[in-house]
Amino acid sequence: MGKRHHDSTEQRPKKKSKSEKPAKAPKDNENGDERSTQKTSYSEAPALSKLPQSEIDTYMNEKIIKITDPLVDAPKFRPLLSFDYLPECDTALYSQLKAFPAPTPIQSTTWPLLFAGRDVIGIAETGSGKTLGFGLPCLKKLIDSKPSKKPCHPRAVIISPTRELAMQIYDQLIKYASSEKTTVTCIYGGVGKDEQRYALQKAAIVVATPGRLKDLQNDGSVNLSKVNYLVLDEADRMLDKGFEQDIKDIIQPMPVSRRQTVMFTATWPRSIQNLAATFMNDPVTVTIGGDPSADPRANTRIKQVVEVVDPRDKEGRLIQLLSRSQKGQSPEKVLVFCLYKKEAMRVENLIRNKGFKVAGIHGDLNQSDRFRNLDSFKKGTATVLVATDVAARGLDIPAVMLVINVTFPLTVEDYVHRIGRTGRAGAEGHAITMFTETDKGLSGGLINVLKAAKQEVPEALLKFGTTVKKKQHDSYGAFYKDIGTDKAATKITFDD
Ligand SMILES: Nc1ncnc2c1ncn2[C@@H]1O[C@H](COP(=O)(O)OP(=O)(O)OP(=O)(O)O)[C@@H](O)[C@H]1O
Repeated sequence: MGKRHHDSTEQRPKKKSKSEKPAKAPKDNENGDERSTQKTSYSEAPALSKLPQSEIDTYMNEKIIKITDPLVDAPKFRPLLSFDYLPECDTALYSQLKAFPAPTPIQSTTWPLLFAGRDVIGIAETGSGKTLGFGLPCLKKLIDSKPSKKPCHPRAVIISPTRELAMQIYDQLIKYASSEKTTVTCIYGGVGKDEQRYALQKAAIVVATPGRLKDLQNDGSVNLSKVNYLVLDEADRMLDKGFEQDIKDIIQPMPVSRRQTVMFTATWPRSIQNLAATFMNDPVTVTIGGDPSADPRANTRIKQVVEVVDPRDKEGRLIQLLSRSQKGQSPEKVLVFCLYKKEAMRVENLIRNKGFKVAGIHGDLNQSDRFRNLDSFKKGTATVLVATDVAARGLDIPAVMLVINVTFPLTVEDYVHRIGRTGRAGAEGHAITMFTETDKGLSGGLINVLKAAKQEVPEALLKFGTTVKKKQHDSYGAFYKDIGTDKAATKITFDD
């Protein structure tokens, strides 16, 4: 797979001119583009430089931070241990940060690199502030550069695998984007195009799902040739087979020499690492919490319980768990994951018939229902949300106390993302997973995730075997592929 991906390297021109080659030691502004200027634009705050090295070392060790830079042996920049060490910025960009005590480790370590214009792969647990990790440098870069005078020529593109996640990223960014240079718009499928076309005329930053962005690019509503900051959020998913070609098509007009490419995720399977490298220019890899090429890592503040069950007992057990969590004046927010759309509908009806306040989200709903149902769960009008893997990644829903997996996902990576909807931003969380004999091919991977997070491994799960299959499933990751039927997982649709 790696070789094939290497061969199919995207946007690099057939004949590389000198300035277009990925430079080992980038020269200052040699081809007059934004990227070169940005490379040298970060200088460390004097107060940060004065800190004793021991303080930096302690931080790096405690947070288990690993930085791999192909251009230098030792990390070049100190992590921003406090917001006070952020580089100067002449707008109110940083004012919203007051809500937080300090940068999270993924923010503190990737920000200097991103301010300096480097390509970065950032890998950190679910709920650890990755959105602001790539978002703040994006905004700063635009504030520091000349605005684009041409209409429909955005400067930054952030690509996300689902519409809800795109919207969430947009919502976060607009809180910080007070400058005219940082107008943001959100582009996704399932809704009309006209408003999106209009917004694209002035947008400096486009947050988008791939399908709709490609559509609007193809019909000339947006021209991406001026984009110099590209983010693939949930990068392993964006580089998965289902999206790979769309991404290649979208970024075709943005030469790798001119754009800064940023990939963030909580899981970084080996299978896509070579492919990722072909999209980037000497990327620095920053990992928080352990080796990225090992098994996927769950957030360690989530208590994970795996129950090996007979498939026929699942629904009874689900209702039992919900009865416990939904009793009293303030029922807990519970996210229930199913694998199939039909299964999700059935389970939602079952829960509703038992009298619980439930909403659903899956690919068969129209977009306004998807947004409305998610919103009612966020607000607590519905305290149970039944979802397919369309809600597995990225969604930051306040106070989800419990995740219940009624059917195990197609990959262990998806499992890590699903349970990551709880225990966010330093909170504790709880996940209960029903595992059946049908899922036994994934027992080895799951056992490793449990062990790495120091969770109990039930005997019944161990009996299914500890071998980790190299390739877990053909359709790696079900989350953007909303699966149609429980019999044959063949009808696959994509968020656009
Ligand atoms: N420095 C910070 N300190 C505390 N909380 C923060 C900080 N930065 C961001 N947050 C909050 O942490 C929560 C999780 O952030 P975010 O959604 O960016 O996580 P993530 O790492 O992208 O998660 P996922 O892997 O699930 O996509 C958000 O509510 C966000 O506002």
